[in-house]
Amino acid sequence: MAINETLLVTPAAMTRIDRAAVDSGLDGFALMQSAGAHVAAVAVSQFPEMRRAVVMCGPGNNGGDGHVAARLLGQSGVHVVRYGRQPGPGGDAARAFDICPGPLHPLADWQPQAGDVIIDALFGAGLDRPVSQEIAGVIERAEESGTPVIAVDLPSGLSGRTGVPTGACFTARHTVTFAALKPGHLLMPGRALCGQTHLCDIGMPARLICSDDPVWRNHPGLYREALPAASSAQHKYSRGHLVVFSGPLISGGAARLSAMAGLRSGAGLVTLATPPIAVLLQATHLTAIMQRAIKDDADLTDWLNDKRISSFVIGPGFGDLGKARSFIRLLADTGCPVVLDADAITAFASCSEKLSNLFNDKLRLVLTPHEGEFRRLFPDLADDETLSKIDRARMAAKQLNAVIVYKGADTVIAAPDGRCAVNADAPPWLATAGSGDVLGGLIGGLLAQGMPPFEAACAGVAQHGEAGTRAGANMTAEDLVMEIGKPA
Ligand SMILES: NC(=O)C1=CN([C@@H]2O[C@H](COP(=O)(O)OP(=O)(O)OC[C@H]3O[C@@H](n4cnc5c(N)ncnc54)[C@H](O)[C@@H]3O)[C@@H](O)[C@H]2O)[C@@H](O)CC1
Ligand SMILES: Nc1ncnc2c1ncn2[C@@H]1O[C@H](COP(=O)(O)OP(=O)(O)O)[C@@H](O)[C@H]1O
Ligand SMILES: [K+]
Repeated sequence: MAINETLLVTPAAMTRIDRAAVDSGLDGFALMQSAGAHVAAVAVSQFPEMRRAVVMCGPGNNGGDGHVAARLLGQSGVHVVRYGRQPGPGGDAARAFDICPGPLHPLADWQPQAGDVIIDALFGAGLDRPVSQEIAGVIERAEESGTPVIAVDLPSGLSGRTGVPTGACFTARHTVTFAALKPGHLLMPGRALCGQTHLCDIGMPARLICSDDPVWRNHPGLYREALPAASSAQHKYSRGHLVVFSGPLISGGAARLSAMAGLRSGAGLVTLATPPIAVLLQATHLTAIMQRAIKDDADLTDWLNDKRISSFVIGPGFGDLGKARSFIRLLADTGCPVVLDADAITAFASCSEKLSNLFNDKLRLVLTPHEGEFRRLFPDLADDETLSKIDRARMAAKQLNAVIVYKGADTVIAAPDGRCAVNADAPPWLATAGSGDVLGGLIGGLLAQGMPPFEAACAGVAQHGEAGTRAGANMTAEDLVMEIGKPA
């Protein structure tokens, strides 16, 4: 018996898991009993002031969970009213319906009353189309009346695969789900629509909670073994040398943030490659970070003969898109890992194929686009509404032979071989100017220390979020960078 806290299971895979459980001799009805009991427990513990449990039941097993919860709440003295549709004969849901006393009213009859708490057991993993007008009307009434909603498995109307509603959708205060989270519990806006998600053990055996195409919640197990280890035999060059490219006079701050993040991530040395006109200005701001004046391709080519350089970050505040493209071509020839952020991503807007030709050897390219930058590079993927953010990141990763860090409140990290993680633990105040520059430098610093790209990206995104949590609300990117590398 178990839950899997790190695996994300699509609704289709969860249906297969449910079937495998029953095929292997488990009692599906017992699982449903346990699911319904968890829902009832959340209802009484979270809403002790509840006057009426309004249990809305759909025609499938999600509705079955609702009938179980209704029966148990009734037994514990809660006033229960049930609405919805009777399940078809024969299955577990029909059995749950049969043993639940009391009438089942048509859904449209519900009129909100003070003290109502809705238990939304209309659709869960089985949702495959927009909800009906009748249900949309009930959702609207719930919203207008401010009636709190506890969703069973998923708020009805939300796709568990994409995290995007298929039409009208409940906004839940709590969501009670079973065995493993679905992508829709973490991807936006799904995560917000779920409210607080409770992952409950209903007795599904651990061996069955698996997937042949796994997507993970970002967690240390994905990168812990690849983290750089401190050793007394090290010298600064063996800890890695990160190079960050600075923009012109007016926009040098972004590169400084990246450089500082790289240094604080543990890289032995960080050099800012600066246009000659900006060297003096940068020098007034830098102490531990070194500088090298780089005017053009010739300067860069000459410097790249230094084999002690380990990784590059280019893009934050870089400005000149043409120059970015020609520098990136030169960086590609070094065989070193490269992080492209901001202007270096925009430089390949609608010509991403030029990028894929440059880095088609081993995996050593990391891109860190936010929503807008992703769209600039991959307009077709961004516009395809059948795809989830996970699908988009994975397809982009394959196209470019790169690790894609598709940023946001639900950052998705994808590798070309299909490895994929969703980071949902970063605080919202990371949405501040310069925070992305810090992330780029942090990943670049981990790459300089020899971490493989997917692991470096997962670790960088996690450490970025942890640093943000330590820095606290209203932090600036300067505060954020100073939290990197501190103990958790
Ligand atoms: N089978 C099991 O072992 C367990 C299943 N559980 C519950 O079972 C749920 C999945 O059950 P089901 O596969 O029966 O699926 P649902 O109960 O989510 O949906 C039932 C059916 O509704 C129809 N439908 C989908 N979208 C619709 C729409 N917009 N309008 C009208 N009809 C629509 C579909 O044909 C679908 O098969 C989970 O979400 C979970 O709550 C839990 O009881 C735990 C154990
Ligand atoms: N609501 C949010 N919750 C958590 N993290 C967020 C949220 N919004 C943005 N972020 C994170 O903040 C960073 C912002 O990066 P970016 O958009 O490139 O900003 P900038 O260019 O100003 O540095 C990214 O790491 C992103 O994942
Ligand atoms: K539901």
